[in-house]
Amino acid sequence: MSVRLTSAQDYASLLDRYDTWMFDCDGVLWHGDRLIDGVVEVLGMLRRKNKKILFVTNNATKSRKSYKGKFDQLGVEAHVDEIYGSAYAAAVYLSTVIKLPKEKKVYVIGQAGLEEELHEEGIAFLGGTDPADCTLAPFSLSDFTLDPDVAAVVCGLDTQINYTKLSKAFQYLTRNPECLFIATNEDSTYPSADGLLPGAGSISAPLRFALGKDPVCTGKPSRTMLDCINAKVHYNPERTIMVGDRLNTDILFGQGGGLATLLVLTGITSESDITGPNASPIVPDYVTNSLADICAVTE
Ligand SMILES: C[C@H](OP(=O)(O)O)C(=O)O
Ligand SMILES: [Mg+2]
Repeated sequence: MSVRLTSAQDYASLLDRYDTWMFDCDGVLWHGDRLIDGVVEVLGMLRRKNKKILFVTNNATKSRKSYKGKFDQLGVEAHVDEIYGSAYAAAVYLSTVIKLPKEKKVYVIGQAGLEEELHEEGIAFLGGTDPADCTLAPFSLSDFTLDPDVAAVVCGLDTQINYTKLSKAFQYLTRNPECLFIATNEDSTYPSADGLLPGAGSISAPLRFALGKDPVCTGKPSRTMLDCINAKVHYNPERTIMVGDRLNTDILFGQGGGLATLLVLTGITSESDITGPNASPIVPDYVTNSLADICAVTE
């Protein structure tokens, strides 16, 4: 059963109890480029209380560095080494877990952030934002030459998804049985500033259906994302809380890492998802309406 936080005392005891605060981004800090009210104040208070702050996002459209630019633009203090995105997790997974040989390449369905993280890890790639693949022209196999060095397909949110990209990825994944199928994240939807949109999981879904197999997911709730954090940051899981808006990514991620979990209702999850006859079996430790509620605590 979740504890529903309501009073200043509730929030004060949460602040006393946890030293490290991991924040999901979309739906918790912002919707698209629109900051959620109270976020700057709460993060400022946590920093004044010397809490360790990490940002853990499944959004693979930006690299850690370009996320730092977004934080700066929105006036939110953040440092690159506090930011962990699913593009970074996918690139690190390929470089340090798979140990992709230097001569091998990745076919990308995704945007600049994913390409930047692959580049940072020294991984060659094709597809992605290449104009030749960002086309609505008919795809013809007779015009396609398979690159024999492609050893993995990585699929993230791609707002320029098209039949050419899906067809090329499908060729790499069917003609080479060794080719890895990796998804940065499988969020079904994405909470933009103006409402819900299809998420990365809805971009890889056509490939899952056509191939009849699921990708390895490197974003939340997978352990890979936590392994990336654990490799860089020292924290005590027992005094760490994961704050998220999506039950099957953020809350499962926190639970998988032995962290406490706080669900906020400013993003994907609504009251009816956690109460009543159809309540989800994924039960966060704490629930509150918005991150801003923590402002109730007087310093
Ligand atoms: C992709 C995005 O990621 P988040 O920042 O919420 O993990 C989402 O909500 O779908
Ligand atoms: Mg979210």
